[in-house]
Amino acid sequence: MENIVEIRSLMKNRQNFKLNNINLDIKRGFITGLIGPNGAGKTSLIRCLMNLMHIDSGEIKLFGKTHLEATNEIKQKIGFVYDENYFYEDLSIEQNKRIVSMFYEKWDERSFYSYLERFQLPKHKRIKDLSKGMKMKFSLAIALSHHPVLIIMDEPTSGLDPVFRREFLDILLDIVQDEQKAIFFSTHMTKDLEQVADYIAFINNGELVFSDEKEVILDLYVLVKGHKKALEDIDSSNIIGLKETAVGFEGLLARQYQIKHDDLIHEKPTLEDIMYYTVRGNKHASTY
Ligand SMILES: Nc1ncnc2c1ncn2[C@@H]1O[C@H](COP(=O)(O)OP(=O)(O)OP(=O)(O)O)[C@@H](O)[C@H]1O
Repeated sequence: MENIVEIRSLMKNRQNFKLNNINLDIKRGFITGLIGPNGAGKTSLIRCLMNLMHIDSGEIKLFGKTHLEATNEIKQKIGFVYDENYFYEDLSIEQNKRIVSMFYEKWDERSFYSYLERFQLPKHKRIKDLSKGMKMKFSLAIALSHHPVLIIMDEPTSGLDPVFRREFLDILLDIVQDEQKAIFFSTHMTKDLEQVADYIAFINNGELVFSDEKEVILDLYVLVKGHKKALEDIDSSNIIGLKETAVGFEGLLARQYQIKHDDLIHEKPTLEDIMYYTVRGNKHASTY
């Protein structure tokens, strides 16, 4: 399985924050989702990948090359969706397209107009007169219309209505079907990733908590529920995250520490459970 992106020992210091020793691969033919709480470093990591932010140390290789070696060649192969609008607000969709398309050698006019139609975007409307969701759709149309091999998106589904979000996920699945392309995107919509992602990278406080196949990750943990009394039988150092109520508790454990107990219910966690309890931590004494 070929890595389209390889990030090794990446360090980046910002004012009160650092990306700390990030190692991550993005594989050809698959969708990799990037999750993490607000401020975890998702946008920072994506900006490093796009060479919009310089790294302090470590190495990022895309298609086997660093930005220093071949940034133009690399960017030609990437369809990029930013988390904020980077188009000319006073110009129309059509006028913006004319400017952006000049940059791409493999720009495909037919593909662009078919996306406009599919996304119901009026080409003469100015960007500033588009809704948030329409802006995102326009970004997507641009990103997909120059035959990118790698698609990198920062929270592309924010602002999309549920109907289009589903369609968007189908588009992503279509794109990776030929096994030649890769998609990497950050999102807070963990349910979307449960539907379409093959790999999940989870970042917290600038550090990579894990990066692995989705099914492997979901199998690594178990959600345990029970009465407070049963909690005494669990070694607290094995609890990744815990929420106590007046009568009971719910907690996340590594599956290897799962114990047989008549008063405990074991469930398969969702990605959201894993993220929630990992970020929350083992606040054993608190009651909610
Ligand atoms: N321009 C900047 N200069 C310095 N620090 C910044 C800048 N932009 C963001 N940061 C800091 O970098 C850290 C990571 O922010 P980042 O935007 O990468 O997180 P994120 O995971 O994308 O968050 P969110 O889910 O809220 O979009 C935060 O502590 C933030 O305050």
